[in-house]
Amino acid sequence: MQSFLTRQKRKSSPEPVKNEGDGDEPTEIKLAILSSLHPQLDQEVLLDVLLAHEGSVSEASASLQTTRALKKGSGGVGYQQSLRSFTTCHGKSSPANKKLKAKKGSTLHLYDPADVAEHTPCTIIHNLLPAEVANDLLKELLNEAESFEKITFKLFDNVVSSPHTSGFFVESYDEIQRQKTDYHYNGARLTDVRRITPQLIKVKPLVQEAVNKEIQSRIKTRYPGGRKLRHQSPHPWTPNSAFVNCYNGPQQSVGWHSDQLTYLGPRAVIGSVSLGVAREFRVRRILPRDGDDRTAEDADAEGQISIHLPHNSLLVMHAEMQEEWKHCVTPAPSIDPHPISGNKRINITYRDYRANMHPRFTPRCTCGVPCVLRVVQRKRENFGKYFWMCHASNVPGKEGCSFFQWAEFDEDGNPILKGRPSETDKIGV
Ligand SMILES: O=C(O)CCC(=O)C(=O)O
Ligand SMILES: [Fe+2]
Repeated sequence: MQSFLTRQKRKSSPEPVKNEGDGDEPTEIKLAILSSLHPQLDQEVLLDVLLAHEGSVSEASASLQTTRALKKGSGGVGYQQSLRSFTTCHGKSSPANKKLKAKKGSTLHLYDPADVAEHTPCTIIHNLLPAEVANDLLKELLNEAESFEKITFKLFDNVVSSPHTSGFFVESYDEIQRQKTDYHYNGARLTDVRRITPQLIKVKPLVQEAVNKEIQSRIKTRYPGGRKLRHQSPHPWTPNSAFVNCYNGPQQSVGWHSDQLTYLGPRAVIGSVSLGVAREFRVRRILPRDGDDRTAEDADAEGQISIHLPHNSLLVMHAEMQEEWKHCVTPAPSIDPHPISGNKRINITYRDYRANMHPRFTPRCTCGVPCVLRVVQRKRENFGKYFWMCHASNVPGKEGCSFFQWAEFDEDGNPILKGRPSETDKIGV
């Protein structure tokens, strides 16, 4: 593949080639042809355009000639025009556009908010805050991050630590105490819980307003019948806590995961603000398997989608995200340093901890620890069903128990809690 993609220097006055490469050739060959016609363009841009034109090299080439081409910058996170500008020949929201998606083993890079909304369970707002406000928030959190630590947890009998540092912020001293005594994360209590900072307080209503607007517009334009999803809260999203992550340099990252729903409830919405160095946020849809089928390589079966998160952007992870998709921040080959933060990226995820998901109401396992809420993602038979289970075994040196109980929620996501069951029925997870 690489040999096809290594570009020779050619004349940069591409001629449209009718029908060449429009047949069943592999994508690499089509890309190589397109690349030879448009040597000034990046492979990823060419792939986007090719996919947008359903693999037709001639159509892709013709559209590129009428579109201003953008060169890749310094090797950091790049900037690209909207995919919409490459698909104008199909009309507005054409069926062809719907087919545009990442292929197995490949990554579709999205920069334009309309593309992100169309192809992922997220929406993005660029330039969220007045520039000064964003810079002040960044400076304040860089200062906090000086004392952030990596989180350590147990993974398959190994103790590992997160490849970035983080801190957790709540709204009052009482809440700090409650977090330290009542709440559990990976089976253990948090030790570093902090009082929300002045700049985090200042920004919160702006994030809240923007997220609620995005939720309403998502429901109206994307959900069946223009109605909220089953188990999604009908109430306005009201953030009352914030996890802050610091990625110091291109190698710091966070692996593939879905966010924990234990205290947020089902169909949670999360508002994620990015500051400093721009990094790639990747998402992929979870493909459940049948029964015991272990052959399917589901991890990358639909390919990955990369959403580029510049300084001062808000990514809204909508209600369909945590149950059906996974996300990560990949290590970057290189980054563009930010004038204030240098190599660092700060990320804030504002979260709405729900009163009725407080650990005093939710099931405890036999170890006596409030359970973690999880959702079936791997097996098709119970896909999307919620369950409570013990997570004490995530703590280094602890064993945990086999507690398991299906979780029930009403239409609006309120937990329907029956007493504690005495036996486990661990099936179909
Ligand atoms: O840094 C980010 O953009 C995402 C962080 C994240 O996924 C998390 O904190 O759960
Ligand atoms: Fe996350």
